[in-house]
Amino acid sequence: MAGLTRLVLTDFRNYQHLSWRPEQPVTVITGPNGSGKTNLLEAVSMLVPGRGLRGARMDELPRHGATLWGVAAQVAGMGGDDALSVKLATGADPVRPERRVFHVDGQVLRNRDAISEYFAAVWLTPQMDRLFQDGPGARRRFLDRLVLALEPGHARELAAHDRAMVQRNRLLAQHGADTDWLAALERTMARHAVAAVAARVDMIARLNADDRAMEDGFPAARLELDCLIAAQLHDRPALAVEDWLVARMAQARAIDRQRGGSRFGAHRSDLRMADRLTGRAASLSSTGQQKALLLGIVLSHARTLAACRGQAPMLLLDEPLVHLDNARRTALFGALGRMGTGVMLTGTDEEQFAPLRACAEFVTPGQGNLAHGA
Ligand SMILES: Nc1ncnc2c1ncn2[C@@H]1O[C@H](COP(=O)(O)OP(=O)(O)OP(=O)(O)O)[C@@H](O)[C@H]1O
Repeated sequence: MAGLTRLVLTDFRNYQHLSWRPEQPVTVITGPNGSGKTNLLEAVSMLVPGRGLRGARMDELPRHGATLWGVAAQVAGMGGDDALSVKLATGADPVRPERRVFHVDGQVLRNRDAISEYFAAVWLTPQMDRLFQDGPGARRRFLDRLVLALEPGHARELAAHDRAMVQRNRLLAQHGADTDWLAALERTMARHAVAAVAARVDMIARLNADDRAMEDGFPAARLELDCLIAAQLHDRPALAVEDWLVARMAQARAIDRQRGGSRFGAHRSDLRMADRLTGRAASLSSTGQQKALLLGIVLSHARTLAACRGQAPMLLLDEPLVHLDNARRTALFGALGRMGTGVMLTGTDEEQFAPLRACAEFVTPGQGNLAHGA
């Protein structure tokens, strides 16, 4: 079972020093606004590649007045317990001031993606309550986070694609741009775009194939990627799609120059979601129905990862009960109990989590086991 048996924070957000030994795989963190509930989840999210639950810059995380931060954890994995830690690198690199360093069992991890072999975590935050009102970017990031938990190399594909796209857009803006250089950038963009979209398509297929989703009594989602590249991948091999994309980008140069952006690429894709049972599109659903669908995806994702890696990711659910009715709350508690993975949930009202009393540890920042300086 993926979960924490110890968490130590040093100068992380509002925590100067915290040493906590969770007593149960499921933890309910309650307390007043601003007490540091989300900060705890964010600290755990730093143990996986990416910018964590708030998408923060690494140099925003030190406690006010401090310059560095660190998160260390003992995690229960398939091969036993591992000591993981992550901290902001000292001797700031002026080119990459945000670098952080991972250690596993006291050894520096040279390949940072390898941290995923030891620990995986997926989160849902209140900001995602607007996922279906906001633009496609937030939905893409949500999907990419699910992909990353299985394919840590996905972040590199996206970064390489975006770098090539920025260079192409800059070059297009110049008068008499070097067309050989443009063609090379378009080829690079196409290679990374096809790889990234294929990984998204693969994750969606896995989530849609989760036939246990309906058993939870919790709404199950049917997902679809609205993306030209994904549609091409349906009928042709990846290399042929790369060639197709290169040709489309070359044709679109004049219009892209006018628009100041790229019409084709991995950034042009949107995640559509509907209730599997009723077929109702998430965009036409109420806020609570959307929240339930998102939680359903997170549960399916945990089962999918458990099937692929032998271990479900840890679930970090920030205010998961907001907008859910009582029946859905009960179904969620039941599903989390059956999941058998580490879960951290937050909320302001302890009573709302009462059904979890028998199986979860209840904590409050600044008190008991979570006393600052503990
Ligand atoms: N770098 C930092 N140094 C010190 N304190 C910080 C830092 N960043 C954030 N904080 C403090 O952390 C607190 C917010 O913590 P957090 O977001 O975890 O609250 P929360 O308990 O989840 O609240 P809510 O119920 O409102 O969501 C605020 O009081 C904020 O001032």
